[in-house]
Amino acid sequence: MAALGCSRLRWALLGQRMAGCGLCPPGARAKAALPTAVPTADDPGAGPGQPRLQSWEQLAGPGPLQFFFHLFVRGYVLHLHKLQTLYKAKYGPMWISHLGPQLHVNLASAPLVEQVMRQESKYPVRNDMDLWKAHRDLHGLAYGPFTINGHGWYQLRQALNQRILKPTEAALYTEALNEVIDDFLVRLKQVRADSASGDQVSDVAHQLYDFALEVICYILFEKRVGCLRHPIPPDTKAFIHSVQLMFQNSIYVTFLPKWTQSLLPFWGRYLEGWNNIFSFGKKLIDQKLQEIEAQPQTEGQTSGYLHFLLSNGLLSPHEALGSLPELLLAGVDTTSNTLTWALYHLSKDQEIQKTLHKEVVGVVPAGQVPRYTDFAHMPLLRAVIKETLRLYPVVPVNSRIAVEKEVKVGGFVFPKNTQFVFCHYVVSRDPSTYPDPESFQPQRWLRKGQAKDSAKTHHPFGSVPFGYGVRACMGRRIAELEMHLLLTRLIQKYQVVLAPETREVKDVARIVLVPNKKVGLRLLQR
Ligand code: HEM
Repeated sequence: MAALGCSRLRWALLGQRMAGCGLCPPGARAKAALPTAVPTADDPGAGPGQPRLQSWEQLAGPGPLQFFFHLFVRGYVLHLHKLQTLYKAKYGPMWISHLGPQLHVNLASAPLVEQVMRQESKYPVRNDMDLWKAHRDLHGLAYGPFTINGHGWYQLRQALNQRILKPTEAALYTEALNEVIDDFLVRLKQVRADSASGDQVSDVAHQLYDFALEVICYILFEKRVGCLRHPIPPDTKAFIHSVQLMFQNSIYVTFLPKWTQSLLPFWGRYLEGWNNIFSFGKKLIDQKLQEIEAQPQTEGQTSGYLHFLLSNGLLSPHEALGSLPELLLAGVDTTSNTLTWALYHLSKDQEIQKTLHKEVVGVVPAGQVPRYTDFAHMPLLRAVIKETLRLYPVVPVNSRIAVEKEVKVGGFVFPKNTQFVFCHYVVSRDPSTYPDPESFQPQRWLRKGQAKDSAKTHHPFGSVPFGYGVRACMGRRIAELEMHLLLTRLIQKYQVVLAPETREVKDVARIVLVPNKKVGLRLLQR
């Protein structure tokens, strides 16, 4: 299980991303350094009295061999976010790369990201997700929210958005979340008791992974799958293994040519991983259908997410099977890693932790369970999560393909089908938006009067960890609630101290930013 924390979603997405960042078609190599080409980063260009829009061909960028050298010889393959910092220093906030006919425009400043996001079409396209689609096509499965595009995506989101998108809808799951948190606290107590010092958790990310998986299964399927039990039930263990299998093999199937699929074991393992993930989902969906048949929902009764979608005819079982596994995958690494980073920083800054503890117990005294409405009175707690996501945007690199029309950005014009790559990690550590950007300062998110050094207003696109617009994260409100509820309970109960052997932890970009080693914490009972 511990090793699981280092694979999953990020590998597949890494594959998708890297597939688009390499080879340049002949004659389309970068030509000029950006500083002379872009009038100003904030300037969309070509307005009245402004300089004429320039062609993207004027933009600079790394050549294919150089990119390959950086990734595989210099070892940036797990540090793509750092490579982008390097490229920004060299080429400025906008540079290009290519794969065959696909033009990639990398954007590394908040105003440039804003310009593209604000020109988004009705049906935004993130990327093509070919590898994921290949599995669905092979088995006649429906596409889910990550894999589907166009009008079909829009219709699917119309259905899936219900009962999850709004904060008040997410709040309906508070009781379920608190139930899992109760069990998680029992598990932590046991883990601490089993440690040599009697208070240590040696791999926090691993514990939080189990917690997040239990949470998301309970919310989606109203089913406890036993991630926090000992031993974990075989079905759930097999599911966890399958996620690992699928993601680990994604990296190989992305880079190896198609003709190797029948010769080498990776493609078969990749498909096997997906098949088991879908079998797990199918079993839960079938159980839910039987429950609905046996006991239809009565009026006024609050049901779980899947129950609601199926019993209201918003999704057919076939559509549910296409979507739910994708939601499951999206809901685990994201929250578990964010919580890990938040606890790591709180353990390193005891002053902030002390202030946070004061805020938390002032609203929810020790022994009491927080409710959704409590967080309106906990600005520092919310700021801790915001600051964590600024430093470690779970998706450090995201993208949009302009499928409908040409797009004007930073004084340049880009043809239809250009892929824009948002370098969120670089953007959210930009010193011009966030002074002293490498340091953990939740206070920078507090409004005037809430902190001594009141922060100036940040650029609205400086940190957008949940994305933007109609294609933004569906699970944002659930994720925030889950993280707020758990952090409150932990801070109420424990003083969090870094385990001596952990020392400095660095981030590794396996698409999701994960710690480069186990994060050990001592949880001292208050
Ligand atoms: C800390 C927690 C999380 C973060 C930071 C996060 C971040 C993101 C980001 C950046 C995107 C891409 C948005 C875009 O392209 O504009 C996304 C998409 C998505 N997220 Fe999350 N996410 C989190 C938790 C969750 C959870 C708990 C769920 C499930 C309930 C979830 C479900 C999804 C889905 C289904 C999409 C695809 C939406 C679409 O393409 O229409 N996420 N998330």
